[in-house]
Amino acid sequence: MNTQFYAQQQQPQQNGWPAQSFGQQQQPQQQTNGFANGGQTNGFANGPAGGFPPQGQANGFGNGFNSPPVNGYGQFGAVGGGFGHQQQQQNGVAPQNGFASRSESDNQAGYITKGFGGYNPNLANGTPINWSNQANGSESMEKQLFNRTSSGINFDNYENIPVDVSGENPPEPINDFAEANFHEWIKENVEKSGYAKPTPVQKHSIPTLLGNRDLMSCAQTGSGKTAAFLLPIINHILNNGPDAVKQATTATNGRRTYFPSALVLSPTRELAIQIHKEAAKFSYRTNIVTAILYGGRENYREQVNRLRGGCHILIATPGRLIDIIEQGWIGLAGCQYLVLDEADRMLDMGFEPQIRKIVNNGMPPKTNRITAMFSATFPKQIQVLAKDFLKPDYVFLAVGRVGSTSENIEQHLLWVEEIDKRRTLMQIIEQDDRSSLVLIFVETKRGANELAFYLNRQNCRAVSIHGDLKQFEREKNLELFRHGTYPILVATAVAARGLDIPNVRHVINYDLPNDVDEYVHRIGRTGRCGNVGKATSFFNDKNRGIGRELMQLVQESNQEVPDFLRRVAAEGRINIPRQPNRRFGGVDHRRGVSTRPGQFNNSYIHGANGIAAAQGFNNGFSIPANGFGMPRPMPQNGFMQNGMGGFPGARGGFSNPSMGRGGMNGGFSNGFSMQRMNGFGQPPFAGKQQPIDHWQAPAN
Ligand SMILES: Nc1ncnc2c1ncn2[C@@H]1O[C@H](COP(=O)(O)OP(=O)(O)OP(=O)(O)O)[C@@H](O)[C@H]1O
Repeated sequence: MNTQFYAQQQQPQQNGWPAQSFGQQQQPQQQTNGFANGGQTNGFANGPAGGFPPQGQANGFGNGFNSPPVNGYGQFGAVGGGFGHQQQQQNGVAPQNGFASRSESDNQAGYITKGFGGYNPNLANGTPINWSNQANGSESMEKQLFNRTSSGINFDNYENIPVDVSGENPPEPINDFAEANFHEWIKENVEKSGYAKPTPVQKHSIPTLLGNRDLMSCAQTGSGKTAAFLLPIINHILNNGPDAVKQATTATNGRRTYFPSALVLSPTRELAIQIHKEAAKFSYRTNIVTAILYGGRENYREQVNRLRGGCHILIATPGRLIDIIEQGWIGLAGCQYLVLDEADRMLDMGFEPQIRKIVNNGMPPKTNRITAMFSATFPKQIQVLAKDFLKPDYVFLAVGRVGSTSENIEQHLLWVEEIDKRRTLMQIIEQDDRSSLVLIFVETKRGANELAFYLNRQNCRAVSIHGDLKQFEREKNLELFRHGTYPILVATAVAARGLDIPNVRHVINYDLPNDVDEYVHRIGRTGRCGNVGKATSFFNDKNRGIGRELMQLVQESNQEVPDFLRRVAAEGRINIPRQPNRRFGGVDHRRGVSTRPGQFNNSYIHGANGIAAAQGFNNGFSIPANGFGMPRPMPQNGFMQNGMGGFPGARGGFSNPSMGRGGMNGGFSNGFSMQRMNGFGQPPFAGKQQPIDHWQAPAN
């Protein structure tokens, strides 16, 4: 699919980026999405890019591409044109399957909910379903669902990744999918997905969950964790047949409450959408019904309506789920499987109260359900918290070094002063391979808009994604990026976790995050499933706090460490005892060993000076997402008494958990500036303008 698209992109080029023609672009979008979408079209067609009057959809698109958007949203005019055009083309998917999109919310999440053999409006009424008959499928649906992404040349290297399993009697790993003894229909779907053999996390997680054990599973980004939890759940539900789902009930006000059998929680909306699609893929032509609930004002009613068909597997973001539970549409009394994807994020302070609320809202106790947690990073404090949700004999699985990056990702760190960032970015983009996608992370929503605007002015087609956009804008921009229509996505942390976008070959940290776990997730958007990728990060004085951990990480991933980073890391080593270099940094906390060197030993924190406060942020709290400012009670942690500089910022940062890490970053920055005032206010490199040779360490 992408090959075709990029071949088309090799049109006469304008200003360095392939010139676009909408006629050429529509085809791949139509093939890959396939969803007709009516509701959005008008809105977008009437709101052309950069305020240019619409001259028919194709013209609208053209304007969007070639004209700098006035407000950073100008690209949406183009989007509307595209989708509207798609509708006119009538690709035939909607009529066949009965799920023509009717509103904005139907686009990404909705198009897979119905019509995949699983939808049965009588399910919740207890009308018997014949679970022994495979449901019908269709070629067009298969095309939508099984748009295979091939595993990369380094896929076989996964075999050599060390795996650490602990817990009582962990089950033997499977060596191939046949050993899993999946239901025949699942086998078909695995095959259709092009999965020839399981990845290491799948080899261990699948038998664990099939064996009804709880699981905490840590594996590198892009290593197949989604299938590792979805396949066993789908298998359980299929084998349980009609008993898999608890009957719906009717309240006195006539409202019916539906009881999903499995609940998968995701920290971001886009990740929920992606997991939902994967769930539909693996349950294709089964009687299993999947549903999704995620935030965004415009899609509320549509999502609720979809629930009326009942649902076996519900994928949700916490806030929207709580809302729907409180409205009485969903009950969790039948929930036999609970998965927290990106579990460390789900249990950090932004989300933890919501997760507790969900779990304590009539869900069977942990002894009566199977609970699984997955992430690429799993700080010890989060592991400790996670115990509340897991049976004591849960299996702990660490594939590779937890919190580490894949060696498939080539990492570059450049010293770039703030003032030079745009210039440097343009240099990089100009040198980049034009046939692949570039994902740029910035710290703030405003920064994302501004940079996307700037790039468009430079004739580099960029869209943005962040928490200030309407949900349909977020989804559309992501799709435009995914399909290469806009090959650059400028994102805040909302895009850092879980998103699986083939052909992202370069992740650029225009602004580095404040903790290394976030860095791991961000750069993990490339180099997935054995493919190779590149990550470039701009480093300057503002990032000193992350320096030491970043150096360790880069070193451990066998990447070149620039001189400046060594120097920054050496400064940060004051008072910090060297941690043992463990091959398995991530270990079961029940063994009492740290997950990342430096994270759990707080004894070195001396908040009286700024350096120590900085280390409090970066090392004292190994829950980077929530560690700043609002630590969990850890009296031994010096930061509580000393590192108060971060407190106000952290409060600000957490004030809107739904903003995700964008908000937290803000909080962190505040704390961070305090650190600079105290400890790093006079860094040796401060104020020196460097020529744009970022590989060189700045002179002292
Ligand atoms: N056994 C397999 N064979 C081939 N491809 C696979 C296999 N398992 C998963 N994949 C593919 O690998 C890619 C990454 O998988 P997935 O998104 O589940 O990774 P992840 O570990 O959840 O990543 P992250 O930590 O970023 O959330 C997906 O495109 C998926 O389809």
